[in-house]
Amino acid sequence: MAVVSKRKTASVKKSSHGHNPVKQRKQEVTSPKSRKKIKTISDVPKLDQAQRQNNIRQKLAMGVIFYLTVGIAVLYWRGTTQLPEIPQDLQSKMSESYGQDNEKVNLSRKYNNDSSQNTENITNQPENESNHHIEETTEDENAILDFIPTIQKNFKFLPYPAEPGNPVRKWKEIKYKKHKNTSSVRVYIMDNFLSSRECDGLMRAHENHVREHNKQAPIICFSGLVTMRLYLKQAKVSWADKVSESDFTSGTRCLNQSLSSQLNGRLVWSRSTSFYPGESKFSSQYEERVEHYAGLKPQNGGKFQVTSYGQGVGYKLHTDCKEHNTDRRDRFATILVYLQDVQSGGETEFTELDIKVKPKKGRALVWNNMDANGNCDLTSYHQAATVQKGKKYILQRWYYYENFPTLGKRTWEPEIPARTFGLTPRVMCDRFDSGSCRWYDEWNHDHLTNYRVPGN
Ligand SMILES: O=C(O)CCC(=O)C(=O)O
Ligand SMILES: [Fe+2]
Repeated sequence: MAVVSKRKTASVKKSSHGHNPVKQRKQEVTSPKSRKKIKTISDVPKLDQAQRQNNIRQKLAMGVIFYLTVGIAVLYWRGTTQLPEIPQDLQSKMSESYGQDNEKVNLSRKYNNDSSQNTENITNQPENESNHHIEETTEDENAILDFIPTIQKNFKFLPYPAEPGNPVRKWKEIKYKKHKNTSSVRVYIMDNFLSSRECDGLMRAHENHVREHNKQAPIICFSGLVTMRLYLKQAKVSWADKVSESDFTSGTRCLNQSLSSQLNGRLVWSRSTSFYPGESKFSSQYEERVEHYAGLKPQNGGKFQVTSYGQGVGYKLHTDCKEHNTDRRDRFATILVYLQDVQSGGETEFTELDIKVKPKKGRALVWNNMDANGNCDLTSYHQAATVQKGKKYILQRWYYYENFPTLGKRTWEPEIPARTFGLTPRVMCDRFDSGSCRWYDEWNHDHLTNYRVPGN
């Protein structure tokens, strides 16, 4: 290149007196030396003309650069500002990859008014769908703006370091033989994952809430009419055969206050109170602990649920994910911590794996319900054995394979029957063959916000 420009300079020098404007331009551009030479009086008109042409060219070039810059800026602006605004626009994010796993997440599915995940939503729920513990999902544009999609498809276990009075604690994988070669399910256990004080604080907060809400008979809801009949028959209710869809209050699968009261004391149920991420110091400490020692991402976790089982109460065989589900906004993993010992019964049993775990204060149990591809693994079937003696308390949190904007956030109340008291709890009876009845304090979104870890 250097050689070429030298040659050009030489030829321009030779013709500097001619009338070739192209050459004249070359001279100016390529040779500062020759520019000095042409500043003679006789050359001025030629120079003016050349300069004018040069100016025009410069302006043209600047114009092109300006429009190009503006064009690129507009394209960039459209790309960055349009995407997060409204659900439909999230379609354009479909091909983007997110999260630590760098997985592609199809966001468009999350805003298609699909209520199939919403199986605790008592309205429009298909009778034949498993109804166990699936939170309501609602569209919340504010949540969408901050939303970071992530995938949770594995664990990362670390030992929990020693603390005063506690040696190093290690996760132990519970080995099983049944379905060993076909099951993706891994079950891990660690004792003293929660301290005795933490367990006591959670039980106390739970009991306070139950006491507060239990002043009223709960409104009782079922996953459908067939389910309701089966529960009523089991409870030997004389009007079991007479119930029809019209007994549900409008827009719900719940009985009105008067019919609900007639069932109070005739059905058995466990009781759950919930709190949500960020609502207490404990919730933050706990989710960080779970992330650090088990690798479960806080943003893929739902609410925190404390459940108690009285004597004679359990929870039938079920999976925490939805069987044959193709939607991966489902429960990849469960972490369950027993908050106190149970004198007899109350074990968590994995019938397909021949695993039976005894409740022990502070003991954590973690397992996956879905495989690494996001399919619900039916060998994760488990049940809470009936408590024979004593009372069982657990803290549970579910971690979802694909998270979604309303996960772990309080959602709006579903359609609910008229009731006299704001604090009226509800009982949800899930599918008879693979569910049970459970009492919830979640009509009014008033939860354990004031919970503090004792001593903090
Ligand atoms: O209480 C237990 O041992 C298990 C509870 C459970 O599986 C559930 O609530 O999903
Ligand atoms: Fe479960």
